Amino acid sequence: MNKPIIAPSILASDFANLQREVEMLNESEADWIHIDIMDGIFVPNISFGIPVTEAIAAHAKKPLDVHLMIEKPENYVEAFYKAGAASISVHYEACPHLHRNLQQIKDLGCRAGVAINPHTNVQLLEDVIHDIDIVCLMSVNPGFGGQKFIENTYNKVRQLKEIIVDAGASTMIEIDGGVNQSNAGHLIEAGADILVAGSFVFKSSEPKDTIADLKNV
Ligand SMILES: O=C(CO)[C@@H](O)[C@H](O)COP(=O)(O)O
Ligand SMILES: [Fe+2]
Repeated sequence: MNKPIIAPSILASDFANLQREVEMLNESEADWIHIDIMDGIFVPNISFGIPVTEAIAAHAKKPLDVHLMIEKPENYVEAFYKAGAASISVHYEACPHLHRNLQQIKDLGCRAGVAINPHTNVQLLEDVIHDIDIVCLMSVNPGFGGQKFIENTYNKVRQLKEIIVDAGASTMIEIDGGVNQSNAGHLIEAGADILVAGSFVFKSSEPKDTIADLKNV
């Protein structure tokens, strides 16, 4: 089984000690740092924005994987790139001109991602699969950390993997929400490449060990 890319979600970290949390991730086996941006409109919660992303980037030695849970992401993509994003994912459900959104992200030199909600069918991505570097399959309804993993995600990973292989594309599959030690192995078996984990990492007593366990699941 291939080792997954591990992207701990900073949303579950201790915001009063953000520098310390980022330094912990620098020393860990984490590959990327997942940054959840919520606007209170696309999702019923507000997280943080560009200045906090810049502050994280100032200390991070790992690429920032920015997940935009916002309406009109095209208005903010460049600002997040300038703040330090290495990859930027927009939501399918927020993008009537998805192909244009993906080109905008790629033109900046970032990896382009599309996140899809649990009810959104993976087949809707078929026509743009070659333009997508990362599909972020939401395994919870976006807006909050600490939710229960939705079991149907395994089917979606398998279906999406088939689409990617059939198209001869190199798109990576990212799983976001409720990831833990019990589902990580099954997700990788099903075809996942990237695992995002928030609460499971940051609420554990030894986050660095928890990250290593996920990496070597
Ligand atoms: O995008 C989201 C939620 O909307 C995720 O990135 C969560 O923040 C992951 O947290 P856990 O479910 O692992 O606690
Ligand atoms: Fe996320």
